[in-house]
This record gives sequence, structure tokens and C-alpha cells, in this order.
Amino acid sequence: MTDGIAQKTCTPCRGGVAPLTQEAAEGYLSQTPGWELEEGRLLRRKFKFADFRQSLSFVDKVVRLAEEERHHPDICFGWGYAAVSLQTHKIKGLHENDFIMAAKVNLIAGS
Ligand SMILES: C[C@H](O)[C@H](O)[C@H]1CNC2=NC(N)=NC(=O)C2=N1
Repeated sequence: MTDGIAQKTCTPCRGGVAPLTQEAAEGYLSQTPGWELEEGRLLRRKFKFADFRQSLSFVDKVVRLAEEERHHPDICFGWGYAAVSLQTHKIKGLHENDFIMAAKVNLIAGS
């Protein structure tokens, strides 16, 4: 994937722009395998790991990515799993930034 969405960089979040429509969001999903849309306004994916330490290691990498991109997912993790969700708060919906992050998180997870 050399020209996919994972090659892009998040732009600064701002209000006053329309969230992606359900149709547009569904179009992006092909580039973020494993992620699901929730009511067209939130992206979610659950990742599985062999133990707690591997879950934490994944979360740590996602935290570093989030700081680089200045776009921060909500993460719930525990033994063998991390559930990641993304939304652009200022528009209470999805922006291309959310899909850029989702694609980069997939790369971290190796999937
Ligand atoms: C000021 C700061 O850039 C913004 O509040 C950013 C920070 N990280 C963010 N992360 C996510 N997931 N959504 C946002 O809307 C968001 N906004």
C-alpha cells in the first residue's frame, strides 16, 4: 500500500466542517480492514493479543502515533485485547483524519 490513506498525515481538527456522510465513510472503510462504523459517526476496532503486556505494548505505540498525528483515539485495553475508537470531536462525526489514524493503527498491529 504505497499510495493508500496510511501515507497521509492528519490535518488540524477544526469545527465548522461537515462530517463525512455515511456513504463517504463507507467508501473509506475498504482502506481500513477490520474497522466498523457505528451509526456512521464513530470508527471502532478490537485487536487481540497473546497477553496483557502485548496489549500494553500496542497501546503504547498507538499513543506515540496519536501524539505525532495530534489525533487521539479512545482506547480500552486489558488482558489480550485493545478496543480502539476514533471520532473527530469538534464535528461529532468522522473526518478523513479518523480513517488515516485507523489505517496507521492497522499498520502498527500488522494487519
Ligand atoms: C486541540 C486539539 O488539536 C484537538 O482537540 C484534537 C486533539 N485530538 C483529537 N483526537 C480525536 N480523535 N478527535 C479530535 O477531535 C481531536 N481533536
